[in-house]
Amino acid sequence: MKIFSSKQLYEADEVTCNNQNITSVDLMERAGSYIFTWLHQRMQGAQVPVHIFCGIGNNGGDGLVLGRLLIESGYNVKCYIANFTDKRSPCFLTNYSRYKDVTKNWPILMKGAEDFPEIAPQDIIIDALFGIGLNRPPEGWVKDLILHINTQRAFKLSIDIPSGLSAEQAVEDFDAIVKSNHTLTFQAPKLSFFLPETGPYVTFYEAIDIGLDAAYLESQEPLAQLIAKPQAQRFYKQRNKYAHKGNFGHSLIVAGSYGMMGASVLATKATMRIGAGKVTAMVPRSGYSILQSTVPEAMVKTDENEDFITNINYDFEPDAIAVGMGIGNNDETATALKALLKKVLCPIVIDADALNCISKTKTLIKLLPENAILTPHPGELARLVGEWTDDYDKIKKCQEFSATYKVIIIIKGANTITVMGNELYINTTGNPGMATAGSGDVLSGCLSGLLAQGYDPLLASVFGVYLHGSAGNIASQTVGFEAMMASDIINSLGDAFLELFRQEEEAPVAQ
Ligand SMILES: NC(=O)C1=CN([C@@H]2O[C@H](COP(=O)(O)OP(=O)(O)OC[C@H]3O[C@@H](n4cnc5c(N)ncnc54)[C@H](OP(=O)(O)O)[C@@H]3O)[C@@H](O)[C@H]2O)[C@@H](O)CC1
Ligand SMILES: [K+]
Repeated sequence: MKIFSSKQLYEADEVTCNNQNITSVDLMERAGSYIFTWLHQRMQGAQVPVHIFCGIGNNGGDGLVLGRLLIESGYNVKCYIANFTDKRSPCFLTNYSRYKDVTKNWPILMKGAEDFPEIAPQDIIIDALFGIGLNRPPEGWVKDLILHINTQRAFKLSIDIPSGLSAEQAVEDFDAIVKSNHTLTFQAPKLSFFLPETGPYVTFYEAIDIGLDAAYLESQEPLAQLIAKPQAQRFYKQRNKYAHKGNFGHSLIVAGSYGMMGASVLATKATMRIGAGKVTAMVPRSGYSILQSTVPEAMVKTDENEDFITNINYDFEPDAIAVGMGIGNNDETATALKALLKKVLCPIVIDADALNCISKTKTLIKLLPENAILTPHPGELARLVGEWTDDYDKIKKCQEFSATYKVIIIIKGANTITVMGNELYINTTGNPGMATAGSGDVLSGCLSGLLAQGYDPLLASVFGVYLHGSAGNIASQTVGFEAMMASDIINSLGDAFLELFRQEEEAPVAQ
């Protein structure tokens, strides 16, 4: 699913009105009536007070449409307008007047904290204060109103976006954001819903298709693409009945050092489980028995050094390489890495200690092969691209790095983001149980296994991240979050493939 910028959504609004021969007020009526239907289906006429807080822009206009439709269906509605500027939008004004036509209980014009209403815990709050038109942090009594709403125990439903949250800009005042229970967002979710700093303000959301011009939306380069099951299904490459192991490639896993051999075991197993035809694990000598006994399916090639890798030499042409997991930071390992980067011909995943080596040495950065996949954790990422001020700055720095060195960066997190130049792919699978040692080694293995099978580097990144998260979700159903270990993710990779094509009912998206 595409994630659009606010600018694109405003343009879509205009194009839709022109092409469908409707006015903005008609489009607002459509948007408001979808929210009404959503609420009506759940409330079924219940006389629970619904408190609608409206701003004076079009988000407030949506709130007024909803209020009018609720009143017309006999609901108990109390509407408040936060009159924070005189610049009321035309659509707001039309709907303000339409609202007054259907009831004698006109909206209360709030001027300060003395107008804030009492709200019972069983009531419902609709948050229509600010939408995507927010252009500065709420201040003064408007901020106090948001704080007042946040102290209420009533269920809070935000229209389009929790008020105070920007669609795609850094937040300056996190207190001044409505902490809603659910958000009904128009057409497509906003970028801020998925980033670590702002995502927690959008616990559940549903995107409501309000029929914006499909051709326009199709023609647009999105801010980002959301990768969920329908997208992942399309990535899957069906296997040919007559295939043999040679068709699924040979991965080389260069990983492990004394005390860190588990990284190699996990990456090697994950590479096999995700479907590579053959895997060779290259480890220091002390890793030989460990690998042979834990992953009998893999071949093992040992370094002459007992404890760490000093020479990355192979006598076959691998289809994919993953390097770096647990290799440590010895100078000789860095030299071996440099030699590898100079000669590598196949797609490569660069992880962990290998990234630290690269961050330290400018000459190594220049050797990064085109389309190499880098999978840093936050500390490694900061060393690579520099410290960032906020999530958007982090993304920008990754985009610049990616464009300069023509590499793919995977920003790992609750919603892992794959960055390739300006393109962003936001993953939707995964859970906090996966924040555990070895989870990253498993991911690198997944990516190398997909590369070996012929998935191109971008596809392998986006699909691998999705499957890795999906396997984590499946594992969490039996072991929960706390007990999850990286091996559980590997063991669920098979189910992650099966899950791709399992039918299920659509549910609200939990972040
Ligand atoms: N195509 C679509 O997507 C559709 C969108 N629709 C709806 O429209 C919404 C966007 O509407 P919108 O542009 O009128 O902006 P919105 O957020 O209501 O308010 C902006 C007003 O607030 C003001 N203001 C801003 N920040 C402020 C602050 N901190 N403190 C105080 N004031 C502040 C700003 O004033 P100014 O900056 O000029 O002073 C301006 O007057 C969108 O979210 C969706 O709900 C649907 O109806 C149909 C289709
Ligand atoms: K809102």
